[in-house]
Amino acid sequence: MRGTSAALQPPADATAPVRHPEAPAPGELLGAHYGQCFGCGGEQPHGLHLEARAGEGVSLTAEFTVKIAHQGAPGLAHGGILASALDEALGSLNWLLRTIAVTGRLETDFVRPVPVDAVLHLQAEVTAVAGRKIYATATGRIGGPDGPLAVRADALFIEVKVDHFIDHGRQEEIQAAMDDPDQFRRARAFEVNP
Ligand SMILES: CCCCCCCCCC(=O)SCCNC(=O)CCNC(=O)[C@H](O)C(C)(C)COP(=O)(O)OP(=O)(O)OC[C@H]1O[C@@H](n2cnc3c(N)ncnc32)[C@H](O)[C@@H]1OP(=O)(O)O
Repeated sequence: MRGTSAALQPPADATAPVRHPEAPAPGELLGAHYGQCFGCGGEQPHGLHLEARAGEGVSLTAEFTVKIAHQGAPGLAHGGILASALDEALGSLNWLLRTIAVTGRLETDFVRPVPVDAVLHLQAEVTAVAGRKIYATATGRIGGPDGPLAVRADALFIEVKVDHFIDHGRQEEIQAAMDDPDQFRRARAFEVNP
């Protein structure tokens, strides 16, 4: 069974997404956008350490290995963790558009249980853009990139200004990210054009 609410259907005047001319080339690793990100950061011991690679157009592939810390039922990945992996893969697409956006809605189908030690092979793409709204879809397969479908999601991202983070984030982390002497890392923490 698959359920997608009306809010995730692009309107009739939606347009095809446009890959930014400076987006990483197909096959290139995107790298972590922020070291402390639960989804992709290298500084989170129990994070997902998701590694995403640019694909063609506005698409990407990513892998996430389910660790002991990611369990729900014994030996199986927690559903919220799988949703996080989908959210991270979908959110990373915005780097290919060079648009700052946050998840407004995420609808997930859990199709098959995912055991500890399994590699979740994710594929995500932006399907349409309408004003501030970015529509995207993702799948997660186990046993290989063409293996059985385990999870899938449809999402709506909403474009925001960098002020979204500055106004709402805890001051300590915002300041530390803004004080980073590495200009590229500073820009990527907020997904701003470096
Ligand atoms: C640094 C970047 C990170 C990149 C990688 C990270 C990957 C992970 C991504 C995430 O997890 S982001 C974190 C989770 N998301 C959030 O914390 C967002 C929290 N929500 C908000 O801040 C606001 O609700 C939001 C910015 C999404 C929208 O508020 P706004 O005041 O800017 O927009 P507004 O409410 O005016 O809505 C604009 C349009 O979007 C629609 N919309 C907003 N939220 C929606 C929603 N939840 N479902 C459906 N439609 C929604 C809304 O109906 C409207 O449609 P119309 O223009 O047609 O009237």
